[in-house]
Amino acid sequence: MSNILFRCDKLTKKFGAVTAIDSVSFELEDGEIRALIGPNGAGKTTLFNLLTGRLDPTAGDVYFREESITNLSPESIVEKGVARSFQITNIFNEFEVVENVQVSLVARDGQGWDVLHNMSGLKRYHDEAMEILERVGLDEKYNHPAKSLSHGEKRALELAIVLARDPEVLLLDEPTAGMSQVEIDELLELITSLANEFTILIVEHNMDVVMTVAETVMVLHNGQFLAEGTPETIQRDETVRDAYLGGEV
Ligand SMILES: Nc1ncnc2c1ncn2[C@@H]1O[C@H](COP(=O)(O)OP(=O)(O)OP(=O)(O)O)[C@@H](O)[C@H]1O
Repeated sequence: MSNILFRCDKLTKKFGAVTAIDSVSFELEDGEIRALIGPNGAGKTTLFNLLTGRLDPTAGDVYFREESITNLSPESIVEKGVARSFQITNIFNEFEVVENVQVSLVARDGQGWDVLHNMSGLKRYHDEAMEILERVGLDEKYNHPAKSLSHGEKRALELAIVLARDPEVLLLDEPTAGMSQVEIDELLELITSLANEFTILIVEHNMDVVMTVAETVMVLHNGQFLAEGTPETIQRDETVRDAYLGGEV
């Protein structure tokens, strides 16, 4: 069996006159930890949206395990094993921490979710949800309302929600945005612990984070594929430096 997890073939997305993704082709192999970087407006979020079905491409195709997922719905793509973090926008703030994970487990099992009728149905997912919370270091706060968590803890809860969907690949969209250095260090430890088990594609602006977690780095610029290589190679790459204002990479 091929060990290629994602394959994009001349993927293109236009928004009117703007070509946000311009004929991008790449492959992501099983078990890789790859960072996707690029200056503001390079097309990183658009590419994530194309990989996860939130946007349909103008042209080109996306394959997951060599099966076309072009134009599939986001939920169908999650069911295939592609999970994406959304910068804590998919947390139910009024729910307890553990309930957030339970809801995700209900969705994994393809059961309808209706807050009014299914609250008691969540209980049978309690133990499994607690195991996931332990992995992300939130088990002691299981019965706290999600809204009481710190920003870093919310990002960890979001990862727990994603893990509950039993994914093969994690797409992490700027996971360290807005975090303190202490929170970043904790999250890095968590991501590193997940790296043995999952393929990870991470959009990240913080180059220290990229250097710490990524095995390979892929650079987008003006919607085009600019470079790919080890973090060290990318840091030395003149075209990459030029693409960033002030050569900050
Ligand atoms: N829904 C949209 N409608 C019109 N233009 C869009 C839309 N989404 C993105 N764009 C444009 O596509 C280009 C790529 O945007 P995108 O958000 O993917 O970049 P990015 O690399 O994620 O940027 P950032 O690092 O600032 O988040 C930009 O020029 C942006 O203005």
